[in-house]
Amino acid sequence: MDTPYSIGKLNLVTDAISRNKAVVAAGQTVSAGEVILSVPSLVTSLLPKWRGKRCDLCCRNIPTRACSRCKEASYCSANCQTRAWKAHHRRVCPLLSSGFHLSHAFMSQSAEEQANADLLLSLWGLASQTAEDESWDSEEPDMALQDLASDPIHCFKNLVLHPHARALPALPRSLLSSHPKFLNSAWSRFDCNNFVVHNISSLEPESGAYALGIFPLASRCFNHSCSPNAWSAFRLRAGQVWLEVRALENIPSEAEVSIPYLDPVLPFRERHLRLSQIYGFECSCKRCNLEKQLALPTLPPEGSVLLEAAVTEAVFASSEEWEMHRWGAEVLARLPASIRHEEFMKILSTRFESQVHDGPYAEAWLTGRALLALCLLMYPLNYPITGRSMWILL
Ligand SMILES: C[S@@+](CC[C@H](N)C(=O)[O-])C[C@H]1O[C@@H](n2cnc3c(N)ncnc32)[C@H](O)[C@@H]1O
Repeated sequence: MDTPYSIGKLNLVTDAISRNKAVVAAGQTVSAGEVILSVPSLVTSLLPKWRGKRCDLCCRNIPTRACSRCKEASYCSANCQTRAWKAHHRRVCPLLSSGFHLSHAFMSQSAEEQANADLLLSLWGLASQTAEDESWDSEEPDMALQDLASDPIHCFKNLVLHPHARALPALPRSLLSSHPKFLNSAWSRFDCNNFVVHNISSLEPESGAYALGIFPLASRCFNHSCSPNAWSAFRLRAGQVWLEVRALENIPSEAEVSIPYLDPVLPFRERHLRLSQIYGFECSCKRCNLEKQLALPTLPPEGSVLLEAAVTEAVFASSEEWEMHRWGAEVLARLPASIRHEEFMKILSTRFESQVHDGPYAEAWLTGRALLALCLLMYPLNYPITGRSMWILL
């Protein structure tokens, strides 16, 4: 195998289907729980509902003060404000001061597009020395992993482009006319490469989301799998958002390290649709190949007690077998298709939360066991969300 470049235990190797993939270096192994890569964000942008509630630079959820000029960005400390000013805000502040956030074009966008527009603005602020550079016109030639790691802007330029051009989000007019090359070039990498920054205190990752972030090296390295052997988490430390990729299981030498780009509990067809629309590829992981042979999941019926019993029985009564084949036709095919419907986990977790707080407590135990069984069945081994439901149950 061609393994020319490495960072720690990671190598980037050429792949015919996905351009490059991260693999564990030859002769090395990664242990379950080990941090494989830890990188600070190049830039982040708070989701609109968090503006003014978290610091615009370090993203901590503590009291903030608004920038006295634009009154839009807000920071938890003079230190964060100064760092943000030097990094990008001094260029973005005049655009925000002229009322961009109050413009009809901005206000009429979805919350996600607003966050994308803010992220693109900050990236422009950060990269503006090179924003006019003709090099934003074309892709960077492939670079060594060490060079990608030491130069995040070049690493960003080296990311894969979205297969279908999408209209830019609303941006200040003066910027659209002065830096069209930069904006179009940067935007074409957004969907395939940006991360939703969230915490895992919620069973549903989306509801713990508070920002969007660009972590070019992590984007450049990790491919998707619906049965991944690693996952990404976000830490707020040293005044920055960090992305950590951790091993979910022991990963042998030369094996590919993959992360899930979306919630692994989504049904097969939903995953395929999103992966092809957002990232432009067909997933051919082991789990997809098995699940595409199964019947379409139907909406769980009211009550769903029989489904709960079936999933609990399948997971806890045959522990050795399901561990080996949990995504195999052997286990999934003999369970009702509704357990693979994304509503089923939502129904169970809502009911569990309510029973844990208000009773009946004996039923909370049964619902909790079914929820844990479903998490064990549908999520990758050691996935943190499974740990959370186990923790509540114990
Ligand atoms: C965040 S990048 C991953 C790094 C990418 N392989 C590279 O060389 O830059 C996401 C893109 O990688 C490719 N990709 C990621 N996972 C894949 C997979 N399981 N199968 C095929 N292509 C994949 C797709 O083109 C996707 O839009």
